[in-house]
Amino acid sequence: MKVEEISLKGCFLISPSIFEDERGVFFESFNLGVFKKKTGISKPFVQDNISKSKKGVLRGLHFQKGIHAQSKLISVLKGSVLDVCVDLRVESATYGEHFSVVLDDVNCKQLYIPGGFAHGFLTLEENTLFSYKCDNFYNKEAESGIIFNDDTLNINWNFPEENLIISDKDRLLPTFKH
Ligand SMILES: Cc1cn([C@H]2C[C@H](O)[C@@H](COP(=O)(O)OP(=O)(O)O[C@H]3O[C@H](C)C(=O)[C@H](O)[C@H]3O)O2)c(=O)[nH]c1=O
Repeated sequence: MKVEEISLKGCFLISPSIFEDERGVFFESFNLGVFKKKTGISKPFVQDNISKSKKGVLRGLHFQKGIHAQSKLISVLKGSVLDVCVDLRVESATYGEHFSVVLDDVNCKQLYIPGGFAHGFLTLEENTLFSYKCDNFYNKEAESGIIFNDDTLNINWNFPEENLIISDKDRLLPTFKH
């Protein structure tokens, strides 16, 4: 397993060791000992989420506020997504900056995002199965977000906006406030 910290401090791109043979592939999708050793993160995950989406679905940008902030370990079980995280840690040197990466069921890469980030993804294939571990429980009252096409964040989703499938809730998310 290769673990590399990306430009946004505290975020890690994880490339599992994939074992391929005539039957298909095998890889360890999570190993607490390796994860702790390679990231230095020891806070346990407490909730697993799965969403299944059509192609062109954009979920996000979401985050939970304050003590309910969630760190997430993100995987794509089937299909492909453009995954995006935005640094909202006001003390961070990369405050307001974002990172995007394609995660899919071929590269099997995973993205770890610490609390203090907004997160969203765009599905690039039909019936994409998205799975992520969270280190804090869902708290509806603490939910917040930023509109996906915020001018300041200037995220290139590289997908025709008119073809996006977005929830009414996400279409009403506020802009990024410095
Ligand atoms: C997130 C969540 C949602 N729900 C319920 C609330 C709604 O009735 C329903 C759908 O929720 P929502 O539309 O917020 O689902 P997503 O748009 O996939 O939200 C997620 O997608 C972005 C990309 C994320 O990173 C967040 O973890 C999360 O906000 O599931 C729960 O019961 N538990 C949960 O943990």
